Amino acid sequence: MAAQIWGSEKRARRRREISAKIAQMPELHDSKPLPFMTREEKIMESARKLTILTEKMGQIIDPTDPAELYHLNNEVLGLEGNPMALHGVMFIPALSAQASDEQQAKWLPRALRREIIGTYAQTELGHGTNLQNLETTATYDLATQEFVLHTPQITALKWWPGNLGKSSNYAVVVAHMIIKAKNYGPHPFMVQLRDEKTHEPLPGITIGDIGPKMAYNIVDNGFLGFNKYRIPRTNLLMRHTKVEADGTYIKPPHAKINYSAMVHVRAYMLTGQAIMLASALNIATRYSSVRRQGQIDKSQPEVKVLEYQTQQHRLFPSIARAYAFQFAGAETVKLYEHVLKEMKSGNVSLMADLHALTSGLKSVVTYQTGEGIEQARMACGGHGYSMASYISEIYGVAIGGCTYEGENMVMLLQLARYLVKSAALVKSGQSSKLGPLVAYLGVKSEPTSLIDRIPNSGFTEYVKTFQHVSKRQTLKAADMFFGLMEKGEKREIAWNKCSVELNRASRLHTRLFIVEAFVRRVNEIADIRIKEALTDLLHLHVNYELLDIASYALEDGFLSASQLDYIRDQVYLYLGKIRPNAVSLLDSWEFSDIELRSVLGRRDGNVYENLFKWAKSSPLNKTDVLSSVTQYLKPMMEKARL
Ligand SMILES: CC/C=C\C/C=C\C/C=C\C/C=C\C/C=C\C/C=C\CC/C=C/C(=O)SCCNC(=O)CCNC(=O)[C@H](O)C(C)(C)COP(=O)(O)OP(=O)(O)OC[C@H]1O[C@@H](n2cnc3c(N)ncnc32)[C@H](O)[C@@H]1OP(=O)(O)O
Ligand SMILES: Cc1cc2nc3c(=O)[nH]c(=O)nc-3n(C[C@H](O)[C@H](O)[C@H](O)COP(=O)(O)OP(=O)(O)OC[C@H]3O[C@@H](n4cnc5c(N)ncnc54)[C@H](O)[C@@H]3O)c2cc1C
Repeated sequence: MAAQIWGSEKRARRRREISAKIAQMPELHDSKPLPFMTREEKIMESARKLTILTEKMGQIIDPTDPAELYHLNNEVLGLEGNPMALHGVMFIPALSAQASDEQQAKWLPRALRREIIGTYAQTELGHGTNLQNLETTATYDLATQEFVLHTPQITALKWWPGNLGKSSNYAVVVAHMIIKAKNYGPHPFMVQLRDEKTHEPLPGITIGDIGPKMAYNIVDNGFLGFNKYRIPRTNLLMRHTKVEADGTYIKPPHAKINYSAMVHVRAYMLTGQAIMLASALNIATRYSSVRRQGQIDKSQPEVKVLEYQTQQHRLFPSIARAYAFQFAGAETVKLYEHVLKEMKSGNVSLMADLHALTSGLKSVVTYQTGEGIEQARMACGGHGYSMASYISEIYGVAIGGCTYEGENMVMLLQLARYLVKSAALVKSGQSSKLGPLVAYLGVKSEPTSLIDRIPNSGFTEYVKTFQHVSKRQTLKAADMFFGLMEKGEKREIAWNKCSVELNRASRLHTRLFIVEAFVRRVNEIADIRIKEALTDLLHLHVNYELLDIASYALEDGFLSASQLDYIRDQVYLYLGKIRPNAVSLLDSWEFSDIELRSVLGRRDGNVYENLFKWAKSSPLNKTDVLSSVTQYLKPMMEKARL
């Protein structure tokens, strides 16, 4: 199963080898539990481990393999980030995709050797979503052949970029490029922020940390202002766009090609989310098979809480989602790598499809991951609320994904633009022009669903039902939009009035893609036992998901009330079938105790003893009487007693 999850036997084996090596290197372990550290201590601890990794990485992993890097990162540095998180996640990808060969030769080897630390500085205090209204300017000075970066007012301060505040000395900065008074829109520039020797901010730069956040507190998200700060013309990233010395602008082959670093993260973050969901579920499911509370049969001893159907219903559909996200994420990464290769050689024809797909997936996966992790926390009762479970930290980190790389509603609306264009093709009789991901929009469906009507139909009737509801909602939302425009509404006003319906269409389309990716994967599996276990999980997935969106299929009679009862029964049936495999389905992800950082989710199940040990190690327990007591509470009580 680990081979299915991680992509191959080799990958699964390598993960095990890497975890085993890390287990033997105490210098790479947390020196104490992260929840007991202050933010400064955590940052220090992370930087300490990062420098050891820089020295020893080659002994542990193949540093050119992103999956091995990611695993090493999760084990050693953990989810809460590190001082170079953005360096790998966005700075290097931005340079790789957007810098010319010459620029790459100059900067990439230095970045890869970690001679310099970089980040991606785009969002500002006043604008994150609406890139067209960013306010930082890069004005070309023809006389000196330099761009002058400037922050015209407080809302133009860069705000949020990870590791910008304290760690990075370089950044890819996105600014509006102005040449001879003409604004060419947001463009990426390579900018040195700090002196390479002293690490002091360079003159003309104001920089700092934006303060503590809901989670991710090892990352120094920062602010950045420029006061007429000059950089050479050749620091504009010029793989796709060029500016000649005389100010001539050569436009890129696609207007949004400079957005590729964002698409990179949107594509890769899906498996990251799956990992966080599976981690939280692993903790909750292991604990649920240790925790005994109450009886189902009063004549029997107390049961493991995992025996309760409500507990299974809380956890198991999310187990199915974690697998589904992992499989859909793996497909998306493959597609992204393919499109990136094509883009680099000038073929930009697949960019719109990839953008639409990653926008929808990013939104649905992060939202459902958040839901699943929060349910996992609640499933652990009181101990889930303790930082000893570590689930609240996983939640805080995962939920950030709903906002970064494009706020979820906004990204769903991006996919909706694509769906509406596709609906227009269907309506104008040009269904043959639909791309493969939306081809179903042009296919006539049966009048009613055949779920429970055709024996042994596998998952086909389920997929058809998802296709039917997605198609119907897309065409309905598009009709609403076109109808308003026909009545004379301006395009943008009509769009806003339909946006809730449009986003519903985007979610349904994305959920269909996730179901199909799960079905595709299960169909590929040769090993009978693995196929059986994943088929059970897929049964639970399709029935649970369909029940969740049933109103869309009920309202036009595509599903009947009796079919809905059948679907509900299937959910209960598969909860029971999955129960014996539940812990194994999560143990198969092979997270080590080091990586999980959870007292509740320990592999050995020795929860109570270790919770007590953990509590005793709290800094508050170093002394029996705290100074808050001697200084305030004790005098207060004494005064009251007089
Ligand atoms: C197992 C794993 C193995 C390996 C892992 C290895 C490496 C790890 C790598 C990755 C990470 C993994 C995990 C992540 C973990 C942690 C993350 C840590 C930190 C997070 C860092 C966060 C960074 C950021 O947040 S950076 C800032 C991000 N900002 C945004 O996303 C802004 C959102 N806004 C926009 O994108 C745009 O403004 C917009 C909303 C899209 C609108 O843009 P614009 O106004 O310019 O355009 P229009 O609306 O007018 O649309 C015009 C037209 O263009 C189309 N369009 C838009 N974007 C694109 C695109 N990117 N590609 C193609 N086309 C695009 C749009 O759809 C319109 O088309 P139509 O007119 O035809 O409809
Ligand atoms: C943990 C974290 C890490 C980050 N790291 C980085 C980084 O490294 N580099 C970087 O540059 N940025 C980073 N960001 C910033 C992030 O990319 C933005 O916060 C994000 O893109 C959302 O933009 P915003 O903050 O402007 O939200 P807003 O756009 O102000 O969103 C507020 C509300 O308005 C709604 N809204 C906005 N526009 C529309 C619209 N057109 N239609 C409908 N509704 C709309 C949204 O849906 C939302 O409900 C990070 C953010 C976080 C939380």
